[in-house]
Amino acid sequence: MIKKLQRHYALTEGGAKDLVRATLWTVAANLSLMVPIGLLIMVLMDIITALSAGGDTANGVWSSTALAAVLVAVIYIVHWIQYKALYIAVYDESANRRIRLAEKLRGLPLSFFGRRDLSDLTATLMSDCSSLEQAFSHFVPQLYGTIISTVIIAAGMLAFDWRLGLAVIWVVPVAALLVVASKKVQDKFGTRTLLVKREATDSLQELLETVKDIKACNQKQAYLASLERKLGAAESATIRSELVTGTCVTSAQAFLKIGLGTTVLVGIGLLVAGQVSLVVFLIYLIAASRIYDPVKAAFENMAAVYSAQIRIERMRAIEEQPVQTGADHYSPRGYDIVFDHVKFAYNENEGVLEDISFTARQGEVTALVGPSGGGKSTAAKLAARFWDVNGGKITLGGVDVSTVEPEALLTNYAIVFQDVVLFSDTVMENIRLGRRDASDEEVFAAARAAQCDEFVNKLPKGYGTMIGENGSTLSGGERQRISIARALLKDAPVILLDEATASLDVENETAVQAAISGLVQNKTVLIIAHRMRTVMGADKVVVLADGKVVETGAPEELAKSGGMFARMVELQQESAGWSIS
Ligand SMILES: Nc1ncnc2c1ncn2[C@@H]1O[C@H](COP(=O)(O)OP(=O)(O)OP(=O)(O)O)[C@@H](O)[C@H]1O
Repeated sequence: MIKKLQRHYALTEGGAKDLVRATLWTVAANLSLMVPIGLLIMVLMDIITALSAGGDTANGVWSSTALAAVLVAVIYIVHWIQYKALYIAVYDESANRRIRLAEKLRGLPLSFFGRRDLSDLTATLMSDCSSLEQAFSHFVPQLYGTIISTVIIAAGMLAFDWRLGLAVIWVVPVAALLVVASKKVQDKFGTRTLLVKREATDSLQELLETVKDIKACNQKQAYLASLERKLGAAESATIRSELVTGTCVTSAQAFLKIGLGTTVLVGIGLLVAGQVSLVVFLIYLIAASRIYDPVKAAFENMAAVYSAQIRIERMRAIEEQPVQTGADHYSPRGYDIVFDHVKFAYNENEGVLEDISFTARQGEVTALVGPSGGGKSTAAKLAARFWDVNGGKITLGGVDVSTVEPEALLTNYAIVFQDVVLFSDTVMENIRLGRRDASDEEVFAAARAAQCDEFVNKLPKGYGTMIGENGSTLSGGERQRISIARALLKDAPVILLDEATASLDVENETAVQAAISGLVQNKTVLIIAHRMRTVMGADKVVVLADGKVVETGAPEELAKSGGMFARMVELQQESAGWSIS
């Protein structure tokens, strides 16, 4: 059963056990609420016996009062334990669920993130987890607890007097069937609402991220109108979904009221026929007035559980994604990177790399050049196993990179991309990210080599300055230099530089390149650069165009060969003389 619950509700084993425990305590709590009825029966019986025997009806008042006090204490304790079982366990499980999902996301290939919207993933991780937190603290255990306790109470009522029992109970399964039958409709509207709401959230996030560009393109009005449409659609979908759920649930709840009527009718019939006593009839009436309340709440819980199920499906879809696996330890012989007939496509039928073969040797700088969209960045990222190739193989020191666990592989890579990612932390910690155990002195040395020192010292708190979300308070060139310092600090045997110095002015670029040159001794360096002065310093050039290697060789030779590289050099020299007239 634990395994089944785990699968059904995407729980950990501990979470499933806690759910069972919480459900059992909910049963105990519900049953404890019926105990006062038992006490009432006892007191009424005592009074009737005393009246018929002409005795003192006050006899037994003290013992009944003492019993009532004990029962109140028991009810309190049971409810207290139920509360603890529900909430503490649920919040533990919720934290586990978030960590599990985050761990899963860490192991997924980048292709997954290309297919999925990031704000959708954030929503799944945060708001879906919160919704499930609520579902498992309020709805799921209560629902199961109420079903079990209602069955127990119904069995007791049927056993005591099946005719009155039936008169009270028959409405419960019929009303429950109404809610169960409406599941499909509720699911349909619930899923639609979730998707439309996500669309509106995506647009809102996009607006926040691109507000500069929207303003620059004069698209503010158009964008706001589209956002308003999406928010309106989300509102309408929510209202429709609530209406559908509300109609189903309240119809079922209203149907339960008929049970009170049938209890009165059957009870009076049996009373007139002398087949039940007035006390028994009254007790069934009291029970009928109490038993429907938890059932009504259970119907609301059922609707909430259906809605939680939609979110669970989305989480399960993430958890079932195949992760990139491989060996945690590997022993490369040197650090040559070999592309051996590599084929790759981001999307089926849209080949980006077709049969690429070249070698980036250790101790050399290999430059990937070529027209925009030719596949240079893709090739560099494949070398670090950001994706897995579709054909051929890439080896590092003779080891097929697809057989190595990505994080283990990346310990040997220092990577600088053009689109630098910085964290909302101090400059110091952003650089130290390259090597967590680096001393302050080592961080300063890397920063100096990457030409960061001058601008960092002008910041209000120097290296202790917080740099805002993704370094928003720094210029593009400054962000890039921090990223280079990070790579210098990592001092890994393989260095990938994708337009790493593109945002630097000529003076800084020269200085940073000098620092990089000092670092690349005996390392495998793969650079992607459009500036020919950067490329001409490489040992080898690989020209990629339309996903194919069209030329390979030393830059000076290729520059003279009259091919694509020579043409690129020529064009850049011409463009250096251009001016806007
Ligand atoms: N994440 C992605 N998902 C789908 N297609 C992509 C993705 N990244 C790149 N592409 C496509 O793959 C092709 C190669 O892109 P890539 O970035 O490797 O080229 P590039 O040679 O580095 O270009 P540039 O010099 O402009 O940076 C392009 O057609 C691009 O649109």
